Amino acid sequence: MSAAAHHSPNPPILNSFASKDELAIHLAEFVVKAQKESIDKKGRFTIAISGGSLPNMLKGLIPNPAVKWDKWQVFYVDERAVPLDHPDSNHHACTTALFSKVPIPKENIHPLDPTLLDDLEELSDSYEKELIKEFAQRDSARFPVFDLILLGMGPDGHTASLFPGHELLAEDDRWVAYLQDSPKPPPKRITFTFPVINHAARVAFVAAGAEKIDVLPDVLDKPELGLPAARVRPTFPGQLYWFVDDAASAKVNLARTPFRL
Ligand SMILES: O=C(O)[C@H](O)[C@@H](O)[C@H](O)[C@H](O)COP(=O)(O)O
Repeated sequence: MSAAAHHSPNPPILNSFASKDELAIHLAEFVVKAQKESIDKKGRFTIAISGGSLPNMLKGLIPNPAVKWDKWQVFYVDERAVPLDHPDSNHHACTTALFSKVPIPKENIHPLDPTLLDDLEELSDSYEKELIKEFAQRDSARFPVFDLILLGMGPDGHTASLFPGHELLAEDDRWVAYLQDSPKPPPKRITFTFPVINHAARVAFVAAGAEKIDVLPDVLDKPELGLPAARVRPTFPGQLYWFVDDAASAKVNLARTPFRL
């Protein structure tokens, strides 16, 4: 196998569902399968979750006897620099939508350190240290390998808190970075960088609703636009998945995108 081929990522696996409810059912099945494989192999399941509409798309995990919550280690792909009980907090959204309804040990969930909200450099450094604790020492693990990273995608093609044209798109050393000018409010956030996202074993986008109808074909079929979501290309053998609904995929040429599940 040529070197180029060796590093070429697998083609994305895309499934489009008739409704958000049907998408949520299949997404839960996918998460349960990923956690089983990870736990069977390593005795734990490392997952990173995005904010926005994603937390409510995980309702298929409530209740779900197949989920071994005590084996989960949960991080946030990005987080707003607000208190943990603030309505803008992704931790607050995930706790309300999911973690308050399932038996996951509190110590298995890794929110940002709310005592550092006034110093974004410290805040992102401290979150990176949380990752280093979970994924061995930085010198041995160049980048953490999450078992699963769940991403959303904005109508502008952003993902995590990585926005079109932003300098953070070029960050290739730090695991966690910060920004103060997020075009999507609130402005102050921390976020995983592309190396972390692209080293995951599995990355799954969840994109639903008509507001994604124009950006989805651009992200799937026009990599030359360089949209942030199109820069998510997991390093081999990582696999990229798309869970979309028919409203979002109406303009996608599904015959072109090789997909299976
Ligand atoms: O903290 C955030 O704002 C999210 O992580 C963000 O990246 C989200 O995933 C996209 O904006 C899509 O949001 P929707 O799924 O709500 O459209």
